[in-house]
Amino acid sequence: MTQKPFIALDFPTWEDTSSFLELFNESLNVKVGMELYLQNGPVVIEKLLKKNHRIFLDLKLHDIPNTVYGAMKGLAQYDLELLNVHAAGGRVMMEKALEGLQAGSSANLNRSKLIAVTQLTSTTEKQMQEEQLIAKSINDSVLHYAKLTKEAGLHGVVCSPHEAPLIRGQFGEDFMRVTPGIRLSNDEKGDQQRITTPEKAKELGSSVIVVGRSITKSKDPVLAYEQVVKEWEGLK
Ligand SMILES: O=C(O)c1cc(=O)[nH]c(=O)n1[C@@H]1O[C@H](COP(=O)(O)O)[C@@H](O)[C@H]1O
Repeated sequence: MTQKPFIALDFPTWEDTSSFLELFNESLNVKVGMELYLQNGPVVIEKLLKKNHRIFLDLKLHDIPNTVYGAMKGLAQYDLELLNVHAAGGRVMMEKALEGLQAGSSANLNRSKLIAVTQLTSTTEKQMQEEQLIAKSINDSVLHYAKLTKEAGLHGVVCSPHEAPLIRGQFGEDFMRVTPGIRLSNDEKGDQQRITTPEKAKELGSSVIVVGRSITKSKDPVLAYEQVVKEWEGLK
């Protein structure tokens, strides 16, 4: 079954988050990132779980292996769908992240999937080459990080939909391609660089899409969400 899109809850407070969620009469797939989590703490996770929302906790951990191990072990207490780290932290860091997640999960609560960010969807090839000194194409860099991630035993990567066909071709259907950088046609791209519509993301082989501002900043968020779902599920 196709996973429903994850809505990025990039809000500063619980009040903003909760008034947004009240517009919907259903439990949703939601993404909690650093804006909401760092200002409000783990209590937001507990509140969202209480309301039966399914959570992608996007903290993009990137530190020495021992520190990431400890952080993941602590986060493993929550019933989360997805968590992430930066693949640039390296293979050992990713292995330790997974070990931490497993060490902290009770037997019936270890279904959380761990994925790694390859190249952020806000990064262009030119920026990557000039600022990170990677003398490769963005596709090569994303594929390289995907290979490291796969070797470390994680469940998939975060990339843009444009790289999804390459990754699926190389690592198979089960290795997740979680793709932000989604815009409804005519929406502002803002700081995102490697973007597509939900319909195109589906065509390119994303496993899951993450959508923020196209829904949260829309005049009618429920209608925008329905449009995203329609395109994503191929009903448009
Ligand atoms: O890991 C992520 O979720 C992520 C990775 C990435 O490469 N690009 C990216 O945009 N994201 C997140 O996905 C969301 C996209 O939001 P919008 O650009 O508003 O749709 C934000 O919360 C980002 O933090």
